[in-house]
Amino acid sequence: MSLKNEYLKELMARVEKRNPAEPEFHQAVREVLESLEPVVEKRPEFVTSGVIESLVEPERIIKFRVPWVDDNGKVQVNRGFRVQFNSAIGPYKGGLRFHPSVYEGIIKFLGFEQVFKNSLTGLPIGGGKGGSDFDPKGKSDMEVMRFCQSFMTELSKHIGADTDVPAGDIGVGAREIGYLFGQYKRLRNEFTGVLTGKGLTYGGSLARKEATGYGLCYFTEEMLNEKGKSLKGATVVVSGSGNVAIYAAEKATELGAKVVALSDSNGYIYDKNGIDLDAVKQIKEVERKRIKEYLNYHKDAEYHEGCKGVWTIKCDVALPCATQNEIDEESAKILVANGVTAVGEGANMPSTPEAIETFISSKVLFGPAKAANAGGVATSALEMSQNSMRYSWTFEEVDAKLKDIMVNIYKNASSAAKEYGHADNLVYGANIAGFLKVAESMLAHGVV
Ligand SMILES: NC(=O)C1=CN([C@@H]2O[C@H](COP(=O)(O)OP(=O)(O)OC[C@H]3O[C@@H](n4cnc5c(N)ncnc54)[C@H](OP(=O)(O)O)[C@@H]3O)[C@@H](O)[C@H]2O)C=CC1
Ligand SMILES: O=C(O)CCC(=O)C(=O)O
Repeated sequence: MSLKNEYLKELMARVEKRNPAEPEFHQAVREVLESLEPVVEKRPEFVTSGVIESLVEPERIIKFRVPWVDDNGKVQVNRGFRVQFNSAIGPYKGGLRFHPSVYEGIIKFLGFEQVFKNSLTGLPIGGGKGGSDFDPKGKSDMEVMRFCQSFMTELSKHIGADTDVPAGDIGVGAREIGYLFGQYKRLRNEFTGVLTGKGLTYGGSLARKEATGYGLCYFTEEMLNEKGKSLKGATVVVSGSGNVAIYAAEKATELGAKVVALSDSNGYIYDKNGIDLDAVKQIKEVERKRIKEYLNYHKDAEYHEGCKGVWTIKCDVALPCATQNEIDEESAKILVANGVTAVGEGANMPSTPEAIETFISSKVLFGPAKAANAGGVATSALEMSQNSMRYSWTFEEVDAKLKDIMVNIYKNASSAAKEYGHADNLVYGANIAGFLKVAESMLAHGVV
């Protein structure tokens, strides 16, 4: 697909020129601008007011040096980022990613996606994202702690419970959030809900750990149910074996599906009997080892090197939960040829534009990331509410709210798609529904 509207086409060219060598950011912006074509026809004031032009420019980008000392006494220097993308509907909210591939373009694409996702949740949260090119893999707990303390020493100057509330993402889980929170509290001498995904003993919310994966399954189930289908009895392939993947696999199994595969960046496992999640949690959450260790628990399972091969496994439902652009056109075609009926994106932007086109033109039900994986950030917003109230809801209460939110996101995206002439295309629906709330707020605020 290419942009037809002259204004949007020119804006896209400007975004590419102003943000050179940031292909992931260009990809995320292009998809949203394409979805906005039917909106600007009906609502030209979003163009004349400069709202769309402002929306593609982050409000603020913070970039900083993160020096720390490794276990050998050697000084290491990483780079830290926080992109405060849009605060029209609430404080900046979004995760921190620690992965060697992180650079400004990755954080910008993630921050941009977060603006629309957070709007879709219906909760008052703006969009932001941050991270570092630090690789927690292979580092000792003490090295991770020293890195987190140095990272937070700078980040603490820019965040706050009513300003910007970071959380986890790739490479940032319970351990990292604990160290980051500890350092913030020490520097500022205040105990506030400045981060989410916190441990349950110090202000975390029940069900936040499970929320992205569970929410993905609630969304996918709703999308399937609308077409008379269900996860019950379905064969499911999940990529990744981190936070999102593990809890997506858990909820899909609870809903009656058989999850037969998981992966990591080295390779994938296939277990025709259904994945044993207790073994996976032990390997990944406790021992922090590679997914191939699964064979030590189940000798009859298979392990294959290379993560892309996971998409060659025949399945009814595919849940990509690892990273951006992990499903390309070739993998999408294989999934379609093998009879996939639904794809729910747990990771951020896991399908390339060509893969999305393949799914949509083949009438595969397609749940785009900013709608399908919004359960994590939605539950983070519920953690913020609980922190403000100095109160905690039960697991069941949070889970019920999460489910409601995911069903509503599906309904809103689906009805926006229909209203703007793209019925059943949830890419359009999610982008448009997410955009409208932010854009109306920006209009109301004037030129700021
Ligand atoms: N955590 C959350 O609440 C949310 C996360 N997301 C998105 O979900 C995805 C997964 O995040 P999360 O589960 O939290 O992260 P984790 O760090 O817990 O797990 C990431 C998983 O993806 C794999 N992976 C990461 N990078 C690559 C890569 N370049 N190629 C292949 N595999 C890779 C990892 O394998 P390995 O260990 O080998 O690196 C690991 O299995 C990300 O796209 C994230 O942005 C979206 C919404 C909320
Ligand atoms: O919980 C959060 O604030 C962030 C979740 C996140 O990073 C995401 O939705 O991609």
